[in-house]
Amino acid sequence: MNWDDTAQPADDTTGRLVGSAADGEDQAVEAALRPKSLAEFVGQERVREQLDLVLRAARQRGATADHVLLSGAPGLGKTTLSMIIAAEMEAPIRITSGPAIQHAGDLAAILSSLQEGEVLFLDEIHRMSRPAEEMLYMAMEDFRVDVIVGKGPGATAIPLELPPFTLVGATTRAGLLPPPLRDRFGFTAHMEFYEPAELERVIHRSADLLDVTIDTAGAAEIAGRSRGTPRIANRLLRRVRDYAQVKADGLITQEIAAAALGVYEVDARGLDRLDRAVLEALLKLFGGGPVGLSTLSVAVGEERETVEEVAEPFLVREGLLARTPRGRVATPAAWAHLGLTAPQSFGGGGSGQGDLFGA
Ligand SMILES: Nc1ncnc2c1ncn2[C@@H]1O[C@H](COP(=O)(O)OP(=O)(O)OP(=O)(O)O)[C@@H](O)[C@H]1O
Repeated sequence: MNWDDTAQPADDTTGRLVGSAADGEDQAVEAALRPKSLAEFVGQERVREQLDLVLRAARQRGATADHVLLSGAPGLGKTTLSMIIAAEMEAPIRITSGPAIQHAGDLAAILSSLQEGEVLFLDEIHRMSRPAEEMLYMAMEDFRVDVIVGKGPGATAIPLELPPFTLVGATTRAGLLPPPLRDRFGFTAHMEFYEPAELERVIHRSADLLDVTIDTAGAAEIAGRSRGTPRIANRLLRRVRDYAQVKADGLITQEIAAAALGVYEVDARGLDRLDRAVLEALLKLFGGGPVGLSTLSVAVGEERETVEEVAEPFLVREGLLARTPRGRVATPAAWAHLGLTAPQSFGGGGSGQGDLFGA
């Protein structure tokens, strides 16, 4: 394997225990925890089945696999799947990312050094520069690039033949990809958040690899707090392992997992201190809303962007908060989650719901 750059996290949650981007410690242990084959890859049944067909068919034909686009939130296994594609095709893999390719020349250098059949993993493909993107169109379709030599009227395009390769593009924002780029992928897989039962399997598998003893209820407790994301599940497992080692006999049970994650302020539903601060302000200071984002951010003492991009997406996904044209509104589930009773006037609990949640 060949790393071309330092992949940047797709969000700014580094440092949060429930952040979905990889931090330094994650990067160090993730290599050891990555499944090495499709059979080992937990969950994502449909994606696995479809990808299995694509790869088997290519192998039977003795051909290079079609280009693959993987879309989905950080930490769901896109890098892992790209490595699995290379392993299943018995091909080498080169790893780079959109932000690392600022000039078409950067891309030309990578493409021209690929071996036949090699997998090129391009993380955050939506962040590539426009000229590089245009070069990629031709490379994907015709296995050829035009290298421009010189400048101005004297510039000439020298065509360069490329060996057949498989591009695996990954993006957290499939909607941001220009259609001509999207159309050049033979297979597109959308990766979903994982069900708790699937995360339990991820946790048991990682516990085995890390030589940690965990029972079924302990794994279920961690899975429920992992926000549907294997990376977070693995990170929480490591923190719970520390607690079990220092405070108990090393065995992770439901009680140990709950106590450990209580210390780290990750609650039963996977909300951390910031998420709860946003919800608490919304409920206790503003009666459940609607309240504007700026006001809410001032109330929790955080930047507007932090509330909007770091806390809100998960709260919305969990059905605890709604973004409405009149401002942020708590749902009845939010009151229940914080153990509070919605005031009589709160529309979210009764027939006024249509008012608050309506477009
Ligand atoms: N289906 C899975 N089964 C087991 N482990 C998984 C699975 N998916 C992801 N993981 C684990 O989660 C961690 C993060 O996965 P990975 O780096 O592939 O995510 P990603 O989607 O590429 O994230 P990013 O968008 O931040 O690059 C890895 O350690 C990997 O072992």
